[in-house]
Amino acid sequence: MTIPIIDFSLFEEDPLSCSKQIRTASESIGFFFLKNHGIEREIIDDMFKNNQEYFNLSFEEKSQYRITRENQGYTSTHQETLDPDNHTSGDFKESFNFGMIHDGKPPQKLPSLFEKNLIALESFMKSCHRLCMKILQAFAIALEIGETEGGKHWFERRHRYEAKSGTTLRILHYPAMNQVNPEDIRAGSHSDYGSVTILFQKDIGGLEVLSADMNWISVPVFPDCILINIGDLLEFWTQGLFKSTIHRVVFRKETLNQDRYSIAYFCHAEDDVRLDPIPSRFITADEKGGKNMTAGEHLKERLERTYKY
Ligand SMILES: O=C(O)CCC(=O)C(=O)O
Ligand SMILES: [Fe+2]
Repeated sequence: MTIPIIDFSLFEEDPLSCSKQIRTASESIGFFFLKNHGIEREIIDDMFKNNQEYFNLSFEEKSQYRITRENQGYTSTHQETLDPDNHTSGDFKESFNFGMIHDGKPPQKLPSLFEKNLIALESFMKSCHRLCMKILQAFAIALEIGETEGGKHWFERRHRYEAKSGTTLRILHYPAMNQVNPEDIRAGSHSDYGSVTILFQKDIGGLEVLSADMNWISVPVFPDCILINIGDLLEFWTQGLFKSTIHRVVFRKETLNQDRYSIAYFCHAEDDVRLDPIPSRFITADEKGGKNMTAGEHLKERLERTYKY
C-alpha cells in the first residue's frame, strides 16, 4: 500500500472527482499527499527558517515558554512520550506549539523571535486554515451532505478560524545523533487528535505509517507536496469511516546525524461543536447513535494521556 498523491488543482475543475479521490484515501490509509495545494513555497520556507532559528536558542531560553495546559509552548526532548508502552526514554524531539493568532494577537506569551514575526505567522496559519476548509469541503461533497443541511459547508461551518478550538500550529526539531539504541525513536507511534493535519516535511525522511495489514510504510519526502492525514476526532465523528492512522518518526541510519525539521498544522473542530451524527447516507443509521460529546471534551481527554507537565 502506498500513500496516494492527489493533484489538488482538480478540486477547482472537477470538485466531485477530486473529492472522491480524497474520500478513498481517507477511508483506506487515512493519509494522502497534495500537490498544487495553494500554500506558497516562500511562506513555507520562511516558516522552516523560523523553525531552525528558534530551536538554535539555548535550552534556558526555550524553557521559559514551557508547554501549558492549553497545549501551547515548548516541549523539550524526552518530555513527550507519544508511545509510553514501547519507549520509556521519551521522544528524541523538541517542539513548540502555537495557538491561533488573531489580528496580530497571540493567545500565549511568545519568544521575541516570534513576536517579531507575528504577521507572517498569522498569515501562515490562515493559509493552512484555508486549505483545511477546502479539504473539509471535499469531505462534505464526497459524503453527499444535502444542501438543506449545509451541503459542502457542513464541516467548514464547524471549524471557523475565529472560534475557540484546539487548532494548533506546531514546529518540530529532531536533533542529529551520533548513535542511538535500537529502541530509540524520534516520535513514538501515535495518531493525531484533530480533524485533519497538514504536515510539512523537509529533506529528511523517517516518517512511517502503519497500514491496515500492520506493516510500517515508509513515507517519502516530495519537495512540492504536503501530507494530509485524518485525526481521531474525524474518525470518531465519521463512526470509523475515515481512518486516523497510527504513524511515527524513526531514525534512519543514513540521516541519523542530520537534524530533521517539520511543521504540523492540526485543524480541530470548534470546542463547542457537538460531535453529532453526520447527515450522510454513507454513515448508516445504526452507526449514527448520539455521542453526546463536544470537540473540546474529546481533545481534553486525549491530551491528558500524552503530556507530563
Ligand atoms: O515530524 C513529523 O514528520 C511527524 C510529526 C507528527 O506526527 C506529529 O507531531 O503529530
Ligand atoms: Fe502526528
